[in-house]
Amino acid sequence: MTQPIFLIGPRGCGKTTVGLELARLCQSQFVDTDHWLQTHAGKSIAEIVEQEGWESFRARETATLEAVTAASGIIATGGGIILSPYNRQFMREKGIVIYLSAPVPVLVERLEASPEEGQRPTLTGKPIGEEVSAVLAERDALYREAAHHIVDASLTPAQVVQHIVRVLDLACAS
Ligand SMILES: Nc1ncnc2c1ncn2[C@@H]1O[C@H](COP(=O)(O)OP(=O)(O)OP(=O)(O)O)[C@@H](O)[C@H]1O
Ligand SMILES: O=C(O)C1=C[C@@H](O)[C@@H](O)[C@H](O)C1
Ligand SMILES: [Mg+2]
Repeated sequence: MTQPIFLIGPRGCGKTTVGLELARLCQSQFVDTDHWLQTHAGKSIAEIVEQEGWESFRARETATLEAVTAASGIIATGGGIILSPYNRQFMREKGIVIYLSAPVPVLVERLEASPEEGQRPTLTGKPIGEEVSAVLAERDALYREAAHHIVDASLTPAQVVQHIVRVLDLACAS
């Protein structure tokens, strides 16, 4: 692997889960922008948003993306990283961008089972089903614009990893 692989997609599509598994399989570095950002800020995303607002979180997110992007490795991003045109272009130029795409009911089921409110404060104030649907409708085109490849993320994590290995022709043990 000679370029970083950026995993993008909505909350619950499995960027962190699949990224960890892919990195383990390919013996690569793994970094998660949400986790890195929270560790370096010393507070959760919910606390950042409450104290500083979404704009400040988005600025921190771009700085994180720049800081974690190295010559190679797997980078799991936050669900809203594609909102910034700068971030979209940065990822496309620096590496390979994969959109983990899943339908709304799949995302809602996963997020209801594991809400992680500290990392996922509400984006709209709406109930989860309405929020996921509204946010995906707004962002799907941006995920597609940023992506070099789109992978079906409604499969099991192991299957999603295998699809990525095949699509990118990665030389990893299966
Ligand atoms: N392919 C999958 N099949 C079943 N469950 C999954 C799959 N991928 C992830 N999950 C589960 O869904 C939940 C959310 O996954 P994960 O945290 O990896 O999503 P994410 O895309 O990183 O979300 P965020 O944008 O909030 O960081 C977790 O509980 C995880 O175990
Ligand atoms: O979809 C989003 O806008 C977000 C997704 C999470 O990964 C976090 O990056 C944060 O909660 C924002
Ligand atoms: Mg994640």
